[in-house]
Amino acid sequence: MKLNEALQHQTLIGDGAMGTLLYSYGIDHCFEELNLSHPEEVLNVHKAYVQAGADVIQTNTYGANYVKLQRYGLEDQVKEINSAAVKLAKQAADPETYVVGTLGGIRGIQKQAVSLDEIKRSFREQLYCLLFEKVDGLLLETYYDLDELLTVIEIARKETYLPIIAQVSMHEPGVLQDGTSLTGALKQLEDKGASVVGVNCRLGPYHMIQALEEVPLPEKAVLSAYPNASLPGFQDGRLVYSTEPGYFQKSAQALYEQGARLIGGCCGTTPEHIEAIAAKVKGKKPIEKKDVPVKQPEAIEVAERENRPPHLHELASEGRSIIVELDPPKRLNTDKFFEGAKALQEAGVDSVTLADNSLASPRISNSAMASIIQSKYGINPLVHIACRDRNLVGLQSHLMGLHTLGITEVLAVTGDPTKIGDFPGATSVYDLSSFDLIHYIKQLNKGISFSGKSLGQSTSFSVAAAFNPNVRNLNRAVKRLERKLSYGADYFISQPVFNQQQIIETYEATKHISAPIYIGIMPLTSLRNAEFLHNEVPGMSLSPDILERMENVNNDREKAQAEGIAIAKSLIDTALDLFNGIYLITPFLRYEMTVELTHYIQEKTKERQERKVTDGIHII
Ligand SMILES: Cc1cc2nc3c(=O)[nH]c(=O)nc-3n(C[C@H](O)[C@H](O)[C@H](O)COP(=O)(O)OP(=O)(O)OC[C@H]3O[C@@H](n4cnc5c(N)ncnc54)[C@H](O)[C@@H]3O)c2cc1C
Ligand code: MET
Ligand SMILES: [Zn+2]
Repeated sequence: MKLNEALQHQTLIGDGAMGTLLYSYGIDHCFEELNLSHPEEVLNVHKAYVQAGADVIQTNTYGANYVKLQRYGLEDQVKEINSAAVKLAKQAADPETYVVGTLGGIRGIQKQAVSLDEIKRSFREQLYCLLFEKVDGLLLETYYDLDELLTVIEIARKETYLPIIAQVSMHEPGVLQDGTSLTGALKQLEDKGASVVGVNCRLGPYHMIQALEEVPLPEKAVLSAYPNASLPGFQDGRLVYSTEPGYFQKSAQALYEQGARLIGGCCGTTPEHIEAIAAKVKGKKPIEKKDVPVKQPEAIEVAERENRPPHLHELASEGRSIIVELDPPKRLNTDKFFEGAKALQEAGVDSVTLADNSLASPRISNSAMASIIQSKYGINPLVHIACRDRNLVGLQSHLMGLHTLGITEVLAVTGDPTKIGDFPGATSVYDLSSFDLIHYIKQLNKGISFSGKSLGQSTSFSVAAAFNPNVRNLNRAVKRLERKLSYGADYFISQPVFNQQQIIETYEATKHISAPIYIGIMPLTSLRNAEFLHNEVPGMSLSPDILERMENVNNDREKAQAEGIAIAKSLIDTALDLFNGIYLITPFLRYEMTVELTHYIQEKTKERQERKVTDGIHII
């Protein structure tokens, strides 16, 4: 009987974990490579599961794809590893055992880390190897990213009529990380052509049963569940799972009652777990009717924005907008910073932006300073958020904190690496890149956490992204900008630009983009400052002409500052014709410089408006 047919009449038992079982024997490297170097170990695991009563066993190929094998330098052995895996599983199988070829998900929470194109290539290669060895079906498991799973099912369905078992993994019971409900996700998998749809890994039986309680029986496909043995514990530096086959057996009965027809185990499970569930549900006639309580989707409160200033992307879309960076101090004396913030507010800037430990050097927390200047001076602060210093937990918590403080303007950057900062030995976290951070902040705007859970309320962040025109290949930087836009960026803020021609080129290269760009202008303070920026700050370059002008006023602080302002003004003259948004960067808390430039921009803008009106009258 074919696998599909068998699933119409009876409950089948899947196998349990391969990876964690091998790990518990002390094996701690690429598990899939063992198909070649230690085939007997893999064979014994398969045999133990068959002996325990598994009807469906899976090849040891969870990570046997180009992308994952590359991490071990084994990417050229995809074919050998997969083909050996199928042979080993078949060798262990009884005549009535089904051997399914496993293809594991690649993406975790980061979408940006591996592109769908790379995933497609890698998946196809592994798929062909498994199909060539004549498996009885395919098991696509541990997919956190629904887009990824839908993409690969489409590929597999074009290549084979064999049963496809498609399983997602959830961080939170009942929802995927993008907030799609489990029911909605399984329906999409079914519609794409999966024969069995279900869940595996990450959660133990308790949460998996809870999640399946809300899932109706699929119309065409059947349900599967491969829970972990338990939630993982952490002991002596290792992940451990509870080993209570009796509890797992009881859970298998509950999964069966929720309509699962293929029940196996994922991480932490052993042949004892499989033996226990086989004793309870193997061969049982599947349930054909299931009542699912009608659940109203939780209403998400929309964040209140009454009496709030317009978002910066709105301002710059409509007309002139000036934002000024004033970075929190590196030392604890804050007087000058607050004086600067007050002066900038009085000068009429639309926002004061606060960097997040730029150049990877610690400063007073920008959210603390932003909150103070907001409440004390009525400033609309823009908080930069670097992915370098906070992991996923810290980032989400930070953003929830900013929302609670009423701070809605943020700039999402990957962040300068720690190697260049005060603590070269510190880790750069980079759980996310700026792309993913933009995406997840926009997810918070829908009231959904990074892991897909409802937050009960939506945030209302306006998300800026960084744009660096100071590169050799401007078109590549523009491509990055377009990708940031596709991840949800509302507008862009550029690195400071130091020559007029570059401002024009930047405009020409970006004029097709509808999102506003705030063009960066930073007044220079001295020759040393200019040389430092030119030679030491990644990506920044000053024109020879500007370096020469600063050299001419070297050793005179006043003159140098005046020359810095004059240079900035001439750059502003060019920028005003081409960009609505101007982003001034205050050097060394010398706010009098950016206040002066703010007034200059305001005057010039006014002159231009008046000229426009006059010109208009002439035309009429
Ligand atoms: C307006 C603005 C504000 C900033 N504020 C901060 C801050 O508060 N804190 C801080 O630490 N840093 C800050 N930075 C610096 C920023 O993190 C780095 O300049 C970074 O390299 C570019 O921005 P990103 O982080 O969005 O990088 P992303 O565009 O996300 O790029 C990530 C990495 O990819 C690489 N990369 C970037 N561009 C290219 C390219 N064209 N081709 C190939 N590879 C590329 C680089 O290695 C980069 O680090 C800011 C930059 C700007 C423009
Ligand atoms: C990381 S989920 C588990 C993958 C695979 N089925 C294994 O048990 O090794
Ligand atoms: Zn698992």
